[in-house]
Amino acid sequence: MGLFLSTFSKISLYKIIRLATLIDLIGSNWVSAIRVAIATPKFYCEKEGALLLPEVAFEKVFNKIEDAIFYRHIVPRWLWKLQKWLQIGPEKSHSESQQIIDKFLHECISSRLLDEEKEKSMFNNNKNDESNFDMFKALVKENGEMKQIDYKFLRDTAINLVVAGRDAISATLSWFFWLISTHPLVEAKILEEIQQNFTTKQENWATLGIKDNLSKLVYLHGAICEALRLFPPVPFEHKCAVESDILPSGVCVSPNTMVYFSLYSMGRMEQIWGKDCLEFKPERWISENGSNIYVPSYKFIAFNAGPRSCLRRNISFIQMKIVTVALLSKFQMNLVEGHRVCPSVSIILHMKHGLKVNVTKRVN
Ligand code: HEM
Repeated sequence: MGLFLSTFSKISLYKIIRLATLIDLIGSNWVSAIRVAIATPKFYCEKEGALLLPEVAFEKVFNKIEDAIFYRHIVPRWLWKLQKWLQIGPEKSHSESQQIIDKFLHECISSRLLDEEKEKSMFNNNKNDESNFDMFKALVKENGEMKQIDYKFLRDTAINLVVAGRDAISATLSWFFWLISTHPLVEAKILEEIQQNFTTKQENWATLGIKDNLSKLVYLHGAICEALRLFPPVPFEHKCAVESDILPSGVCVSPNTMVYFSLYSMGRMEQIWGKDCLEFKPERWISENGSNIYVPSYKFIAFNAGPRSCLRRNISFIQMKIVTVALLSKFQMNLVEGHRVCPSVSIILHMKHGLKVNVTKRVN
């Protein structure tokens, strides 16, 4: 990643982060989920450059799907259903993109099923190697015998994980880096905290006892929460009432009513966050004794709340902290003058034009 950064001095930070999180994922255990979806061996075993290929190719395909899903939120249901039936407009490109992804996943899953069969016959069904366990194997185990595996179930699980995990972290980190670049005092405090807790120059994160050290980064945690509060990557959501219900506000909701709520607005409401709700203040998340304040998910809604909340909340924080420590401790990022930063209109709160920065090596 260092090479990548120093080779280009003016690049989109979004792209660095996408690459950084991806490379990081490849090295950690929870990549098993992603392996099911995007990683035949050639993707995760080869050197960094190879990782970019499926990413770039899929960027466009996923963007089309995102556009179509957003469109479904703003037009009446009958209209997009009709367009889907006629195969016109955004629904047409949605179906085409879906087919590309299906084909790709079909190849990945088939090759994994073959590998599993080979492994099974080699080890005569007796091998119980925990170190080699991944999401695919977990699903196989859950479903019993390999032959009973439902391809559609594997495909849908894979696509669910890819879509859920693909952009949230990189979008959050883009806003985060923009916020700290425009708040130099916050950046200085984060750097100080990193320097106090990561004295080693060692670069192998796996051997650093990273989790313990990361949990000491209280101020960084607060800053990331602030970025998520002000720029939640999932900016709005909807729920549908199964039965009639009454909202806490007293509003009656009848069955099948779609209720939209804006996570973006909730993060900026004075009645929830106080008078300084529009300010970027990591201190908000730190108690008097210096630890992080617990804020209930129904208030800090970026990961949603209740039974359908994000399954990867904790690991996402770890990832975002690792990327921040890796980037900030080595590189100084200055915003490119005149570059316009604004959100895109989408189901994910991307930066419309990305975040352009000048990257220079940090002199300690
Ligand atoms: C900053 C990072 C992230 C944020 C803010 C975030 C936010 C959310 C939100 C708001 C939901 C609820 C969506 C809905 O109800 O429609 C959700 C669900 C989910 N997220 Fe995340 N997410 C993040 C990262 C990830 C990552 C890295 C993964 C891993 C692949 C992931 C996996 C999931 C899954 C599987 C669900 C569906 C849970 C369910 O429906 O029961 N998320 N996330």
